[in-house]
Amino acid sequence: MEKRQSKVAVTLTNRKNERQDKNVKKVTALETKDLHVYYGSNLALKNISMPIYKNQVTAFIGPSGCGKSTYLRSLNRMNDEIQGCRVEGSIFYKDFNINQSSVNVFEIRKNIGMVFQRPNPFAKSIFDNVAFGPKQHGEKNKKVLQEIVEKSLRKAALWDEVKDRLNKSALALSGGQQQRLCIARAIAMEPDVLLLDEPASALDPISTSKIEELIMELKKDYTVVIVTHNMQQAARISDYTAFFYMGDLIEYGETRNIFTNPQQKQTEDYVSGNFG
Ligand SMILES: Nc1ncnc2c1ncn2[C@@H]1O[C@H](COP(=O)(O)OP(=O)(O)OP(=O)(O)O)[C@@H](O)[C@H]1O
Repeated sequence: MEKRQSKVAVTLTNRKNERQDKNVKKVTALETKDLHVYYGSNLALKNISMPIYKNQVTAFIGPSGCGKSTYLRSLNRMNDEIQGCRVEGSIFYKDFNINQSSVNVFEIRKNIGMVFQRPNPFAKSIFDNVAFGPKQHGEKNKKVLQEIVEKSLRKAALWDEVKDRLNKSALALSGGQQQRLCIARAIAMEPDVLLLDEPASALDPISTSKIEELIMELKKDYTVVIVTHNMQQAARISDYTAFFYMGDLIEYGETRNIFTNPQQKQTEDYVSGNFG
C-alpha cells in the first residue's frame, strides 16, 4: 500500500513539461451542473457539477462501477445510445446546454470526439479509417481528404509508421497503432474535446507510454478527458483529477493536490491504495 502511494509521489515529482502557470486564466471547455444519470431506476451518477478546463488533461479515477465511463459518455451524449439510460441536468458546451432533445448529437460528437477502451478500427484501409468521418460529413475533394489524413496521422504520432502503407488494412496494425489510428480518426473531425475511455488499458507498456506521450502533446490543441484505472497514469499525464465513488464526485482538483493533499478521507484512502 505504502509502495503504491510513493510511486505516485515519485511520478508527480518527475513530471516533465509542467506548465502550471497560476496566472493563466482557466477557460472552461465543458461543464455539467446537477447531472444525474439513471439506468432504468438505478441512479448511477448523483448530482455531478464540475467544469472541464480547456487545453488541459482531466482524469477520472475511482473503483470499478463508480460511474467514470457513464460520466464520460454523458459529455458527448453517448449515453443516448444505451437503452434505458436517462440523463438529467445540464451539460454546457460553449455556454449552451447540449442535454436537450433538440440538439443535433452528430454535430456534438463531431466537436466532442470519443475513443474507446479497445481499439475499434473499421475493416478498411488506414486512409479510409481516417477519411471516414470527413467523408460522412460531405468532404469529397481528394486532395483535401489526403491533407486531413496526413495531418491527423501526424497529430496522432502515427504518420511515420504508416505513411508507406496507407492503403493497407487497418486491422493489420498492432493494438497500439490501432489505438493511435482511432485517435487520428477522432482528430480528423477537428474536435475541440477528446474523450478517452481507458485508451491504454488493452495495450502493452511500450504502446501505453506512446499513448501517454501523445495525450500530453494533444492537449496543446485539444481538451482531453481520460478515464483511467491506473492512478500512476493519472498522476503522470493529467492536470486535473476527479475522484468518483459509488456515483458521487468525491473530490476534484489539480492532480498534484488530489494525490498529495486530498481534502476528503475517501480520496486519501483511494489514492494511497487502501481500497479499490
Ligand atoms: N449499460 C448499462 N446498463 C445498466 N447499468 C449500467 C450500464 N452501464 C453501466 N451501468 C451501471 O452504472 C454504474 C456505473 O458504471 P460505469 O461503467 O460508468 O462505471 P466505471 O466507473 O466506468 O466502471 P469501470 O471502471 O468498471 O469501467 C455501475 O453500477 C454499472 O453497473
